[in-house]
Amino acid sequence: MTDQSNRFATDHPVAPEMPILSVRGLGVTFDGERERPFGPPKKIQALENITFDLARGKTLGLVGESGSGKSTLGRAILRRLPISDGRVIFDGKDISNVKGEALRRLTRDIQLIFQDPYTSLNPRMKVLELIAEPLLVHGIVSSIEEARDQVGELMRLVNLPLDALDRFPHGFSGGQRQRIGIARALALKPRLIIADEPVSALDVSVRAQVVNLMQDLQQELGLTYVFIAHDLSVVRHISHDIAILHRGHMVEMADRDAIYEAPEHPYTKVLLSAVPEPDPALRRNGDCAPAAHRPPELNLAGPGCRYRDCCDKSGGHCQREAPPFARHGGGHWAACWHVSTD
Ligand SMILES: Nc1ncnc2c1ncn2[C@@H]1O[C@H](COP(=O)(O)OP(=O)(O)OP(=O)(O)O)[C@@H](O)[C@H]1O
Repeated sequence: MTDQSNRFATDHPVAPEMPILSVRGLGVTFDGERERPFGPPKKIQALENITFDLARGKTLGLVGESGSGKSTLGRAILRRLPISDGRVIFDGKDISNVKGEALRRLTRDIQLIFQDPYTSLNPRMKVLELIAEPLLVHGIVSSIEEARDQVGELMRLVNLPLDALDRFPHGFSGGQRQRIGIARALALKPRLIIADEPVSALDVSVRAQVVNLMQDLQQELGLTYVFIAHDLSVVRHISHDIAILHRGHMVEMADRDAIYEAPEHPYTKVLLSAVPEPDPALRRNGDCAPAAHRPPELNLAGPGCRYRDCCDKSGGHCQREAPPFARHGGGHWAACWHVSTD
């Protein structure tokens, strides 16, 4: 249960049934390299037609291989990069084009936990300064010393000793540094936290501690997370829902158990089985191939679904080109023509 007596608890239970985050038809395009001098830059479609809802107090796990668009989606929600198509609705407000004061306010409500606790903390700042900085920047305190009590409370929340406040980050282990990063992210009482691979730079032995801490904080403060990860076991542990990204497309989204126990999309099945095929003759050659084995251009012959190479639903012969992201039942969504829709 959310402890509303805690002063870092989320204090906006406006309409609990309304998703805190709704993303509709989101697209993000980057300018790539120019094909010829002075020519127009090549367009990189990093995300296309991403749609989902995230309920308050829940965790959405975002999974996908390298380059699938996970961080881009996180940054688009944080409004740190321009959106090419679609909308992002946070707490009922369309934030797709926010600027100025509204954007500044948004940076309080949505915070980021970084992947690498070694590079994300300024080595010249003491822990007190690191955690108090956002409070100072947003005018919540007028000096670092004024923030000492609040920062002390944050240290308690992340299970770090108070005497850590006057030390520099290099004196801490990776797990402790990530706790400092989490305390800094909590300082402004955010309602949504984007955690971009928050444990992948840590020793396997401390990953579970940090993930468990994040779960405890979710309970205590009523936080909502978007949790980005490669590691499928970590995502399974922390997420309520899981979305699978592949080459900028969301191919499947469902609650955790449905994704792991009854995946629908061919690519999700490949990702979950993830057993490398040593024999090149037997390797899949299209979009189902793991990134390391995939040729730069797809070499599936003829028109048809780009996942047909690993699909058992149509005997591998689906001729329809663009599979829709459609509801299949019980909140299970999949980008495939052959899942049954309701
Ligand atoms: N600033 C940028 N300019 C141009 N292309 C970019 C930019 N940022 C990301 N991309 C491209 O967008 C695609 C998605 O990248 P993104 O970093 O979101 O993937 P990811 O799933 O987070 O990968 P990883 O797991 O390796 O972090 C990639 O093709 C990447 O090269």
